[in-house]
Amino acid sequence: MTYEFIEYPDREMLVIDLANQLAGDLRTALSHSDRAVLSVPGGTSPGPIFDDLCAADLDWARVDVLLNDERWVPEDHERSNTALLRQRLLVDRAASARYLPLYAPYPEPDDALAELAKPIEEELPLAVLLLGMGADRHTASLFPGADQLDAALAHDAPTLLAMRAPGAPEPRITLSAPVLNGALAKHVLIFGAEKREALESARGLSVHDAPINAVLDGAKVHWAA
Ligand SMILES: O=C(O)[C@H](O)[C@@H](O)[C@H](O)[C@H](O)COP(=O)(O)O
Repeated sequence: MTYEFIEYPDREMLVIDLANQLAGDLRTALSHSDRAVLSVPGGTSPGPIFDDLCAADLDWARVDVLLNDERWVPEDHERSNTALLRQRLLVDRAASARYLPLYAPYPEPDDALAELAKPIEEELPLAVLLLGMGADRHTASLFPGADQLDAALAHDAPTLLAMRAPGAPEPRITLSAPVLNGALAKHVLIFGAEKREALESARGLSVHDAPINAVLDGAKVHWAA
């Protein structure tokens, strides 16, 4: 497993540079095919990247945007990743992108898997993937100890899985490891000393203890303190 680790002098530099790289990757993908899929994390880290990326000069009408994972809460909930995307990525020039939802108003994510997977499967593979990582070394909703982790890591995993984990306060829905790994360009965004240490020490751990290991090969990891 090899990945490139890029260290930036500060978060602001990282944000500018990474947003540029994502826009460049999207332009490259659009020069080779009619449409390109961009998949992004929720959580607290990517907001500033979205603020820059949404203004990128590219043909957003040919871009499909989706989340790597979603917490099973309605869009008006403060923990909704969809709400974050609508507020900070699907605005400005990027407002003309097509959004592929990872939430539908069913009581449990399990009820919505087939319905939500269908339009995504029509557009795969992912062209550009941005991943986040938790200090517990989860990425997307591939959490250590999650009930469907093995199923999500399998080479023949379905596109989407429902996931419940001790480290996650609500049920989740997530893209599987093979779908994430199918991305043509893969970036990981991490901030702070704790996550850097978590990533470095993941090397000696199994994929069950460090699910991030399942998606690191060929990735560019972007880090700032
Ligand atoms: O919905 C989510 O929580 C995510 O998509 C998740 O995988 C996230 O990327 C990490 O938990 C890091 O989150 P922070 O950026 O908030 O630390």
